[in-house]
Amino acid sequence: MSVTIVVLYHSSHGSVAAMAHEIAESIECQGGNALLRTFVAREPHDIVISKDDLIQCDGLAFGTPTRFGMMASQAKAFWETTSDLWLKGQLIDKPACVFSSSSSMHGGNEATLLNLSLPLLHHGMMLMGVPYEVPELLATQTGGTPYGASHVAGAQNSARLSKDEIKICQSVGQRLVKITRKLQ
Ligand SMILES: Cc1cc2nc3c(=O)[nH]c(=O)nc-3n(C[C@H](O)[C@H](O)[C@H](O)COP(=O)(O)O)c2cc1C
Repeated sequence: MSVTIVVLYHSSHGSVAAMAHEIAESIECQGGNALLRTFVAREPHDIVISKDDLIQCDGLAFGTPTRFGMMASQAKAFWETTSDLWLKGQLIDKPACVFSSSSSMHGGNEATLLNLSLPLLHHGMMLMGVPYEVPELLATQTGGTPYGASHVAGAQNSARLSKDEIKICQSVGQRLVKITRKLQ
């Protein structure tokens, strides 16, 4: 069964974009259709999210950098335009997950994952974390949490995604497709 998952993200230095691409690739590997979307056009290939994208998708992965322990303002500004969708309940029961990148290990990425979850819960989406059956969740020395995939980019934003962080991103994409199919 064909499922369409929107992978919606903001990224200034490339870390969250790299996570979004890992998640999108794993969705496609499972036979799903991944739509990469951003909040603002920063790169020539960026496609900016529309409310129709959200209404028509079967599931959502949503990520931004950690900004003082919260989501990036670009994402907050977008969600504040979605009251009409909320009034009509147009996102209710769609499965969703969140992901984030931070400079430092304990710099608030878990708080940001919870913060990213809030608008999705208000919209009635079905929030998915990362279960501990994903072995990399226990093994990781950097990012990866039960609340969602994460990455620790370092003070200069120079750290690439670790093998464990990549596996956790991939598990998120795979599980989104699996659960979305079950719900259809
Ligand atoms: C305004 C601002 C606030 C930030 N706040 C935090 C923070 O609270 N904790 C942290 O570890 N990193 C913080 N950072 C660093 C970003 O989270 C980090 O650069 C992130 O990995 C960038 O993701 P990107 O490469 O996708 O842009 C902040 C950066 C900016 C610009």
